[in-house]
Amino acid sequence: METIRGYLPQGLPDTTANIPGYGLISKLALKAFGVDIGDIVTIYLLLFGIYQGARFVYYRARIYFIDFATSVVQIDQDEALYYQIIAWMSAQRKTKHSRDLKASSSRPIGQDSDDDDIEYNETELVDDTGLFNYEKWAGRTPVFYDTNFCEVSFLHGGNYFIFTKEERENKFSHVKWERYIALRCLGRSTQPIKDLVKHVKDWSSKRDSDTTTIFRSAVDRSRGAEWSRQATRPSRPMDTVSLDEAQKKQIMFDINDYLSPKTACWYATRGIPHRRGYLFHGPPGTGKTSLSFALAGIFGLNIYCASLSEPELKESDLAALFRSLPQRCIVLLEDIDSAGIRRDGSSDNMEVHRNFDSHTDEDADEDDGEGTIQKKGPVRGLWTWGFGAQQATVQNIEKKAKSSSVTSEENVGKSNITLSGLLNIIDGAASHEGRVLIMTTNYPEKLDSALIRPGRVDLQIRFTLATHDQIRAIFKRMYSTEHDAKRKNTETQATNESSTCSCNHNATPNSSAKTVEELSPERLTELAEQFTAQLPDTTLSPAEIQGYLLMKKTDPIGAIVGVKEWKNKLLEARKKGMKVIDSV
Ligand SMILES: Nc1ncnc2c1ncn2[C@@H]1O[C@H](COP(=O)(O)OP(=O)(O)OP(=O)(O)O)[C@@H](O)[C@H]1O
Repeated sequence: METIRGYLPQGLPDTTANIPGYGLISKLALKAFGVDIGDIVTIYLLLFGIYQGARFVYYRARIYFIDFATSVVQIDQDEALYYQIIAWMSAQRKTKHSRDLKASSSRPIGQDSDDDDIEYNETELVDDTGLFNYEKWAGRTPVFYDTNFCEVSFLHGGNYFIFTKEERENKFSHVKWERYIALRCLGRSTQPIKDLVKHVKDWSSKRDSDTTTIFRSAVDRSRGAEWSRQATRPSRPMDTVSLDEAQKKQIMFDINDYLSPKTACWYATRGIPHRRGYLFHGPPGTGKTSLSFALAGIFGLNIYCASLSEPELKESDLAALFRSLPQRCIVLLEDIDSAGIRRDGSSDNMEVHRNFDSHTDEDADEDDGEGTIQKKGPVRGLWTWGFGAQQATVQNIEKKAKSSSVTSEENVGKSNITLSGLLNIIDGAASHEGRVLIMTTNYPEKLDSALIRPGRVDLQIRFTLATHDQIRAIFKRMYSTEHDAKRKNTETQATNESSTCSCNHNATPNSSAKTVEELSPERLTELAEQFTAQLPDTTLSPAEIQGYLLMKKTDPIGAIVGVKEWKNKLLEARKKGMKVIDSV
């Protein structure tokens, strides 16, 4: 031992002697066991020193190794790729079997979004009175586990990669801390990382082909404005949006043509900015948002939603949001009438409200001849669909833009966005080419003509209150069991294939959730006819009709019996300017 002590720094072996009580314990241990504690402490100190030294050398060596022997690609959080890579990482076997997990009650990014994997038997979810009990249901909802990875190394395609989630300070932006992913590989070429990124992109596009990811603008004063990922949902099928078929086809062909890579070239060679804007206008609850989501699904685009009536959203935020859009996407700007933008000489809000709210049977009759689409004729070679007198001539538009922007800026009330600011954002340098811009409004009369001039809005779609065709379609969709049957088949297949259980369809007669009796297509058409015949054309919104049918969702006959009374109550309430009606 003397020799070991001889190697230690001078005085170190003696430091223990200064610990109070050490001498006594040392003597007792020597007497009882014949062991000198001083020797044990000396060995421990020696090993500790070696361990600390090795750790220091390892970390230093690792830093040098990462700096000089690896290549890196960084991906910022505002990139769609960021989430794709995290989703891919979460799906890998290595991370799935991690011993370091994070538990949460909501589904983490990357795990398949399907609410059906909650195992339950409906009888277990009802209380003694047969009513659904949330506590019982909540007790059966799964806990989701995600890998708690900040740094993971893995082999892929014969290459060694290191994945890290990191954060860095941005001194030049009001967004102080930026998150990013760093993907590293061995060697001085980034090619293996590029190949991996391509692999992840292919994997994501296969996986997400029938889903739509929804992003919403989020303003955080410390982080600034960013697109926050809201959800990834199965795409909304186009046939669930009841709309004039010609209108649907027109917009689908238009977007299809616009998104074609050839069209981008065509625009470029003619020096025309490759942008296309759409205005969806009409009363609330007529399907503007629904159509936007269905279009996103059809074209496999993600949808980025921002509401200009959000009090937090400032012009600089909106500009930053537009700058961070991906190349191809749908941008849904809701409530553009609230952007402090007023159409020149437009009547006040009350007038506009009156137009929608007092839409009675008589009004509806007048509307009948109008049709849902009005072709306005070619404007600068583009066909636009518009709303009669609201479409100003091209020559007047630019002139009005200047004067009206002053008026608009004076009228800022509901929103922090001015007309001139919005116009700059839509077609200024911040705006990516290739994106599809859909603007929605309930009050097109309030819009400034500069905002809807061709180039900013190339196609206008007018949404009307429900026509008889739409009412029929909504009724059929509500009581058709076709979708349920399809879903049941898919689930049976999934159960057979992977034994992942879903909801139990063999509900007992005691079940709280009744199901609609299966109707033959002929019977369904007959009932839809009876229902439609009792409602006036273009008087009620599709959302109102859907809301009524939802109250009778398992009782189509009851819906037909009660519809007249419900309609009368609704129209009566409207006449009196009441916003609520007694339930039926
Ligand atoms: N044309 C339609 N076809 C099918 N469903 C519709 C239609 N219009 C409205 N709905 C239903 O009504 C609800 C509201 O529709 P949506 O949000 O698309 O209306 P909106 O016109 O965007 O309303 P708002 O102007 O208030 O934002 C949704 O549940 C949707 O399914």
